Amino acid sequence: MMTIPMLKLFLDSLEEGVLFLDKNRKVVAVNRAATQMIGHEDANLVSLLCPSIFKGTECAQACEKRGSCALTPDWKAGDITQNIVLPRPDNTSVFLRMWAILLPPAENLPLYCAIILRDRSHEVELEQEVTERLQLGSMVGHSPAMQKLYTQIMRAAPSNASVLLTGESGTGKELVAKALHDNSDRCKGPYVPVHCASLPENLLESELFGYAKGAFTGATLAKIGRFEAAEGGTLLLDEIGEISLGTQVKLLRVLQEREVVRLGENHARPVNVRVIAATHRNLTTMVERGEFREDLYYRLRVLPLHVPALRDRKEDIAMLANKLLNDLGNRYKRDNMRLAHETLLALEAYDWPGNIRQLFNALEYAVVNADGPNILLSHLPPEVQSVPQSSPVARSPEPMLVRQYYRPPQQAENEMEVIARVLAETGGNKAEAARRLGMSRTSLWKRLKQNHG
Ligand SMILES: Nc1ncnc2c1ncn2[C@@H]1O[C@H](COP(=O)(O)OP(=O)(O)OP(=O)(O)O)[C@@H](O)[C@H]1O
Repeated sequence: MMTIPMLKLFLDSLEEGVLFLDKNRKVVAVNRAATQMIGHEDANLVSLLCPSIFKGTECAQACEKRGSCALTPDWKAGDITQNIVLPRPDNTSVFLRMWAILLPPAENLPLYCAIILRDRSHEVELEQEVTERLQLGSMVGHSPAMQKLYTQIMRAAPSNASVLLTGESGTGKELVAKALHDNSDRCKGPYVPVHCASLPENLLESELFGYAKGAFTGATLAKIGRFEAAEGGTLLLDEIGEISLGTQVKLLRVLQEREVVRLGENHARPVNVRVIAATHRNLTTMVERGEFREDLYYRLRVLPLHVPALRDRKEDIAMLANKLLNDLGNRYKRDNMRLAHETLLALEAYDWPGNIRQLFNALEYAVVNADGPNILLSHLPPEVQSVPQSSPVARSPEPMLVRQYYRPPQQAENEMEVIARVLAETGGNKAEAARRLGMSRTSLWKRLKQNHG
């Protein structure tokens, strides 16, 4: 027969946390692992109500609704496990898996059930690593810089706060804006992009805010502006650095008041629009020079996002070039277009001041110049060809097959064949295989998982 101190010793030696509850869901006893996971001293946990310990989590909410422990197995439903994220008193949080065991009634003991907790933070970390993204929306890229950007986009998307997108011309700011919209609650609403640089001041204002019939010569009909057109959705103000100081004042008013006044009218209309502004210019310098209003700058850059230049993420060039080549192949009705090895080296060695737009143009130039499906070095524009081709991107023994791994689905098995061969060469050492293949361990892991279920 086990004594109480023996039992306590045993429970404290477990990796799983255990909370013993009475019928009223009050904590009667806890073990050491549970107090560590929850982040309280055990003395503070005993006699607390279980839902108050897990306050705010899905489990506590279900428990409040049901009026009894939502984890206690129901003979109809079987065992119930719940994954929760528990905020701790020290402002950290922990990922827990919880389930309960009903305890048989015991004389003189007010026990009803035991809640078991397993810390799955490490598991979640691994899951997150494995879900390294190769693309988000229409954006492709697997570099650390793009991983960081994807995370920032996914964090910023659900918010209604204004976003200021900065980055050189051609880096993909418009694609980022679209990804923000598509991953927000506003995704069913309209996405309205406005190119502020392409319109003169008065036209831009009538375009943004709309106008009443007869507001100016030629305004034969009333017209709603882009703010109103984006109601319930997202408005992208592209090239925001190009708008005049006069328009800046009007824009600031709309953002502050959340209402627009159409030109030629004097009553305001409320608007519910999320604003994303984008620019390749340095707005801080423009503010210092008095060319951009500081108040508007701060109103726009509540969530600043920087899109990295292509030369700072050269690991993405192979993947991007293959994606763009595939698009061009569709456009020009040319099948199986592929880059020769030295063509890829030249693309990776070049600095791309015009970023992805320039890469696309260079590939289009090459597609037009090439007779067959192979894009040779000589098909590239002269400025790209003339750079010495010592690519700064990690080399691999199978450069063409694996490093071109953005492939149409029907060709995907080639990649797995190469992976299998390199894995055999390394005696199954995944870290070494990933290094030789020029991909991260998580990318390799992800592919193996996808292909072997
Ligand atoms: N990560 C990416 N993956 C695939 N295509 C991309 C990516 N980034 C940009 N592109 C393509 O490159 C081109 C330029 O992108 P975009 O127009 O979004 O750049 P931008 O930063 O808004 O440029 P600008 O400041 O000149 O307006 C587009 O054709 C876009 O589809």
